[in-house]
Amino acid sequence: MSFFTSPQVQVSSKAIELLNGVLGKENISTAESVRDHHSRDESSLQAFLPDCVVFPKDTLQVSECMKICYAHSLPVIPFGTGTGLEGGITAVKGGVCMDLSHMKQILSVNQEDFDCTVQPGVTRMMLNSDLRATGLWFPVDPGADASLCGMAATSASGTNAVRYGTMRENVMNLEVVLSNGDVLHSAGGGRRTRKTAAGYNMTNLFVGSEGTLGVITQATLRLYGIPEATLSAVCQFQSVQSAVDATVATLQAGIPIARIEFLDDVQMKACINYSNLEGLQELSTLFLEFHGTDDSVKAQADVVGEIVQLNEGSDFMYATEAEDRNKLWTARHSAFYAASSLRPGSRILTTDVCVPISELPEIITQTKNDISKSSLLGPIVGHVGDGNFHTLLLIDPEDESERKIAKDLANRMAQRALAVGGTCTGEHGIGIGKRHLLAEELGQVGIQTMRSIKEALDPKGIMNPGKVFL
Ligand SMILES: Cc1cc2c(cc1C)N(C[C@H](O)[C@H](O)[C@H](O)COP(=O)(O)OP(=O)(O)OC[C@H]1O[C@@H](n3cnc4c(N)ncnc43)[C@H](O)[C@@H]1O)c1[nH]c(=O)[nH]c(=O)c1N2
Ligand SMILES: CC(C)C(=O)C(=O)O
Ligand SMILES: [Mn+2]
Repeated sequence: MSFFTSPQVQVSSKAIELLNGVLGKENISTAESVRDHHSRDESSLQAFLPDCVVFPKDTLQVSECMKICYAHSLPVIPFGTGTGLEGGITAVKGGVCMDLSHMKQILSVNQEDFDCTVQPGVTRMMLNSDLRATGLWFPVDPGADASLCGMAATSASGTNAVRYGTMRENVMNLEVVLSNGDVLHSAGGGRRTRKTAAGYNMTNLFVGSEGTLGVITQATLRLYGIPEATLSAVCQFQSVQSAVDATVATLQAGIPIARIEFLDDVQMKACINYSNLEGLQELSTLFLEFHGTDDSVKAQADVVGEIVQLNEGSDFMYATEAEDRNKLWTARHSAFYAASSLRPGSRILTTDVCVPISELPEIITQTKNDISKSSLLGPIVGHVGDGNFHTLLLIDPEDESERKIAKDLANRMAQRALAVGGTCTGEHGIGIGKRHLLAEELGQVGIQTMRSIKEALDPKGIMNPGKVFL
């Protein structure tokens, strides 16, 4: 992997001195190792070094830093935990990487109202471990232990979204420091209602904004009761089509399934070896989970079991004990790393299309055929309950021809999704690699409207430049 230093902007010693004044010398770094750590996310995309990394400790410091960067026209790249998959934190124009990990307070938990407010350094696992004693949890689950504000910034979802929604449905209010240092509360200061009709939905403007409109310094989130009973199960199929047909039939039957995840035969091969899954074969597979009372989870599982039988699937293998459930879901969450282990030394180009669920069987089958005609290995894994799936295209990062084959596959997949009313990204965002697809997906008026919003909120174009827009 090659590295680039700032191609356009250099942070002057004067600006560094001013940032030092706000943060103290120990909370700003120009060290190569620190800049290197902040130059790339978990994707296979090119790394770009920021000129310096700052570690503010509160909203006031974020605001003071933004005022300096605004005055000096310096790019600012907000950084959560760096688990993104679309190059969102790479400093393509150099500038200041703002690492928010020192702001890690859970500011409030309102048990009676089922909500909480967190700072940007709080990760989803930190929150859920803190909440355990209250009987509440935050269900949005991208697998990686991402920061909750980073998850808001990318509009993340994951395995539980089919039942509990994505970040879009679960963020109630955001505190955002704008490019000029002003502090905005997207739903008004202190507001935490389940619904509002008060003007424009500014909260959802920032959900999915990928650091291009401001720095999220607080998020107020919806919480849920930990279900009384949880039942997980696995079943296997002889074809992709029958596994996905069973998924669509389950959703159409209105079962309130909590998780329904598809893994194709190639992904299963990877997971069986990587996570030691015994008793499972290299076949199209569904991992399922039901939430409710003891009786209701059994009733749901019975109905889905019948649907699976009708689609020629295997009997359910149940995971009832917490230890077995953890093993199953850890294997699912490790799918990305399991895939990579199929080809040591490879990196992954990840795709993320999402389509109306009735279109899912056709597009997954077409995609699988397309991959098998190429020279690449590309396991498929997906949140099929949302119509969302990923191909994990394994490439040699030094081989440009392989990268091109993978990009072409990804583009064809996106074109197929767009043609049937789908999107190029269900959950990972646009970052740098999908900007051309965004323009196509939204059309000219759509992209121009987005640009107008960007220009109004970030007139100097300093917020995470080079992302989202071409
Ligand atoms: C193994 C594995 C598996 C998955 C995933 C990753 C990995 C490594 N992901 C992707 C990833 O976890 C997800 O994009 C997170 O929401 C990113 O959160 P970070 O805190 O790491 O943001 P990160 O630091 O990576 O930043 C991502 C983007 O958000 C911006 N940003 C971060 N914090 C911000 C803040 N406070 N204010 C403003 N902008 C900010 C950044 O500038 C950047 O553009 C995922 N995702 C998903 O939705 N579903 C999934 O199933 C998975 N699965
Ligand atoms: C493939 C990874 C990145 C993912 O989103 C998932 O496991 O769902
Ligand atoms: Mn995913």
